Amino acid sequence: MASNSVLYRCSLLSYQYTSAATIIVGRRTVAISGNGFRACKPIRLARNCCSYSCSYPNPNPNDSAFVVANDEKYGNKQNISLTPRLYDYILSNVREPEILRQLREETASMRGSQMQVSPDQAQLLAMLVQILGAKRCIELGVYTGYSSLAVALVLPDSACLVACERDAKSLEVAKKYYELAGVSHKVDVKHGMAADILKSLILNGESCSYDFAFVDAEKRMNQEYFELLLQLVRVDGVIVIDNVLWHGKVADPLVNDAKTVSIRSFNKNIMEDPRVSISMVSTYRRWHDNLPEEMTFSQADSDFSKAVTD
Ligand SMILES: C[S@@+](CC[C@H](N)C(=O)[O-])C[C@H]1O[C@@H](n2cnc3c(N)ncnc32)[C@H](O)[C@@H]1O
Repeated sequence: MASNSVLYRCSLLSYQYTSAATIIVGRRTVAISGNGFRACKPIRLARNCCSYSCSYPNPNPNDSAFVVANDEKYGNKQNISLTPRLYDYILSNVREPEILRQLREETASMRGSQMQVSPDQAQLLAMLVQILGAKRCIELGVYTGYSSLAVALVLPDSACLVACERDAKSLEVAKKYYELAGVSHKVDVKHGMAADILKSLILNGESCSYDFAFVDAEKRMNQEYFELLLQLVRVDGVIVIDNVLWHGKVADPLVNDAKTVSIRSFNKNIMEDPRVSISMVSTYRRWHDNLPEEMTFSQADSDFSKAVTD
């Protein structure tokens, strides 16, 4: 929505607590999303030697949602965890187009498949694009094309999505699915480094001409992507940034690796940035069926973070 999101990866409705994305609105509208706190976070954190845990450990992480916050600090609202069963329920309420299902299944056997946004996240991205009436969109970090195809499918025929990806091999899969879905004419595939492509769009006189952007590439470049996108996206447009919670690490003061520090710093900058309105939204990325049995929800997510450390 990762990660990480208008409310892009969100079922704002169903997940309000569980994962995170931020929507920023102001002169421009920017949405930041990301993967958030997971149902089994205590297990992952234990394995990763992190410091915090939920206040109400779940006796059966696979089945029962548990209360993670329920006091005055949270307005006496009862926030519950997301469990695999609950997440399956959410997924069973996603209208995933058949072509996206096929792409998801083909990608599942590929290296890095866990990087793909989940069906509910893609549905949210598509809905944001529709609400916005977007005609010109940008995606940074295409991989095999799941999120970009979800967006392209809802764009009108005259619209355009600039899809930026540095990895030629995964782009081949994306292009194949744009063809199969009959949306190739709407997707302008750019093979290269995302920041360079954005700079070339600006030099090409395309400032303020985009309605929507989804950022899902190199996390440490988010600040630079954001500044470039502020030039390219029109006032009242939307920018969605994935993985702003970085699998919960941003909230842990004991986690200070370069990527976490960078994302934490970016989130702080956005929070203080008067140019935009914001909303951070929690979402979840699906684990993969081929993970070892002992791996949990959040361990799968932890692996995702490694996979995108590129
Ligand atoms: C998280 S994946 C994108 C997933 C995709 N949005 C989807 O839903 O399937 C991140 C992608 O960004 C690409 N990437 C990373 N750094 C990049 C850069 N500097 N420029 C362009 N692409 C980059 C990676 O090759 C990878 O395919």
